This record gives sequence, structure tokens and C-alpha cells, in this order.
Amino acid sequence: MKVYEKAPAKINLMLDVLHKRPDGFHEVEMIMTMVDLADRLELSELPRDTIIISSQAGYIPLDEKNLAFQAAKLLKERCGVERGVHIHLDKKIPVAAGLAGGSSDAAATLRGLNRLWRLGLSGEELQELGAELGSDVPFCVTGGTALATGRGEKLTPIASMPQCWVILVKPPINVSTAEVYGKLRANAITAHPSAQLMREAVEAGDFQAVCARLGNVLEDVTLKLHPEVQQLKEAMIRLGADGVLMSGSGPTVFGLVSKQSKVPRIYNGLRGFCKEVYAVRSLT
Ligand SMILES: C[C@@](CO)(OP(=O)(O)O)[C@H](O)COP(=O)(O)OP(=O)(O)OC[C@H]1O[C@@H](n2ccc(N)nc2=O)[C@H](O)[C@@H]1O
Ligand SMILES: Nc1ncnc2c1ncn2[C@@H]1O[C@H](COP(=O)(O)OP(=O)(O)O)[C@@H](O)[C@H]1O
Repeated sequence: MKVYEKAPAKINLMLDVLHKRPDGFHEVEMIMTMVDLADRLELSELPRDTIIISSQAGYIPLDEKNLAFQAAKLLKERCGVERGVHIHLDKKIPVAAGLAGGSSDAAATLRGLNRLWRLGLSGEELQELGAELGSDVPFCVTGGTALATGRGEKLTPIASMPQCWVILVKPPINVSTAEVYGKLRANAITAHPSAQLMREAVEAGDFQAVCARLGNVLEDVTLKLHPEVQQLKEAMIRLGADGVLMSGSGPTVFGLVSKQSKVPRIYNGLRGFCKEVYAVRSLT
């Protein structure tokens, strides 16, 4: 038997860091939403008790370092499953991009195996398991639009993001989430974006207010390390995006656009700078 799961990318409409915790993680406030750029997973039963990962993408680990492998192993251990699975990852989300591609694959593996193995776990139970794999995994389990607090694992669902186009541009540089948090001086942050104001804008369906309230304190670190990310932001604004921000720890920059007629100009303009540009819809 086989099951299929879609694993969409996330963007952070706002990301604030409150302080560094004694456990080394940072206490955050984020509003996250999914966009229609997704990996596709095919999960097939195997006759042997083993986990096999394959992918068309040559640039991700296919062993126990893969987050989908870790998700399957965790579920097998916790639920006492003695069955094997082959997980094929059709990667479309750029890797180490600030779009939670690996986290979304892990979340999709939890959802898919819950069905394949008829485990009957609730969404909440899958989120709790997901939190053991990474801070962004719980959000990816249920998706939608949510306020995330704690280290990112405490979720409050909110109304859907107003429908719009999302243009994503990923420069050819690698950014490590751990390095970006490591270089952040949380007590020196002067301008904190407001989760409350962003939540109100989303809940009012006020697209212009969402654009005006975008903010991410991790930009301070990543833009200093990689000035080309700032240049991409400026290009996106010049080309006419309504709101522009770096997603997560970067380096992907996203632009929100309400009018479809503006999309080709922005997309084609960015392709002059970068190979990896995507124009997708927000997911409701
Ligand atoms: C920045 C964000 C924003 O959504 O996303 P990405 O840019 O990675 O997509 C997340 O906070 C990333 O979540 P995720 O990628 O799951 O992080 P984890 O695997 O849990 O942690 C990786 C490392 O980042 C740091 N980390 C992560 C989360 C957090 N709240 N505080 C931290 O200090 C820790 O050093 C940790 O060792
Ligand atoms: N299924 C997966 N897809 C992508 N990357 C993965 C996966 N499993 C493990 N990784 C590793 O996780 C790291 C972060 O990848 P990703 O989740 O795409 O980025 P981000 O945390 O910036 O959103 C990469 O270094 C990659 O090698």
C-alpha cells in the first residue's frame, strides 16, 4: 500500500526574538503561513523492517540525517511499529532557504505514516512528536496560518492569510539557522515587529496592513553576513511588490503581491539576478 502527502513551504510574516533561553534556544513570536510551493512525498510499505529514503534531488542527505527518516524512526519507536517504509521525496522547496523544507517533509512523514500504519494519532499528538524533531515541525504538521511562540512549537491558529501572490527568490548562498541565531544579540534588538498588530491585520483580511507590518529581527544578522539579500529586497520593492521580507533565517526573500498583472514583471525582473525564483499563491 502507498500514501501520498504534500509538504508545503512556510514563510514568516513576522518574526520577533524576545530573549535567549537557558537551554540555548530563543524565545520567539512568529506569524507563519504556508505557500503553494511544495515537496511531494510517496510513502510505500516495505516487506522488511527498514526505512529507505530516496529523492530526485542530489543535494540532501538520504540517511538518518534526513528529517523524514528521523520522523519515521521516531514514530516507529514511540508506537512500537515493526514495519518498513520507503519514502520518496520529490523536492521542489529550495534547501536551507528559510522555507522549512526539511521540517515540512518531517511533518508530512508523520501525517502520512499515521495513515499508512493506521496509528490513529491526533494532530496534537503528531505536533508533540514533531517538536522533538525541530522547532518548525509542529507548525508544518497542521499548516494554515498561526501565531507560534515558545521556541516556535506553541501554536495558536489564526484566520487565513488574505489571498495573494507570493514571489520567492533564493540567492545561491547557504545560511545556517543555528549560525544566525548564534550571531543574534537578542538584548540589543531595538525595533521589535508586533505579533499582535500582524495578527489583527491578518484577522481583518487587510492585505495592505499585512504588507506594512512585515518584520523579521533575523534580517539584521543575515543581511550583514550576505549583503546580496538586501539587494534582492530592494530589487523586489523596485519591481513593485506590495510588501517584502526575508523568510526565517533566510536567505530567501519573499514579496507579497495582490494584483496578478504585476507578477510577470517582478518574476522576470528577479530572474535577471537569480536562477531560483518562484511565483506561487498563498495557501488558505
Ligand atoms: C528561523 C526559523 C523561523 O521559522 O526557521 P528557518 O529559517 O530555519 O526556516 C525557525 O525558528 C527555525 O526552526 P528550525 O529550523 O526547526 O530550528 P531547529 O532545528 O529547532 O533549531 C536549529 C538551531 O537554531 C537555533 N534556534 C532555533 C529555534 C529557536 N527558537 N531558537 C534557536 O536558537 C538553535 O541553535 C538550534 O540548534
Ligand atoms: N528532507 C529534507 N529536505 C531538505 N533538507 C533536509 C532534509 N532533511 C534534512 N535536511 C537538512 O536540513 C537542513 C535545513 O534544511 P531546510 O529545512 O530546507 O532549511 P530551513 O531550516 O532553512 O528552512 C539542510 O542542511 C539539509 O541538509
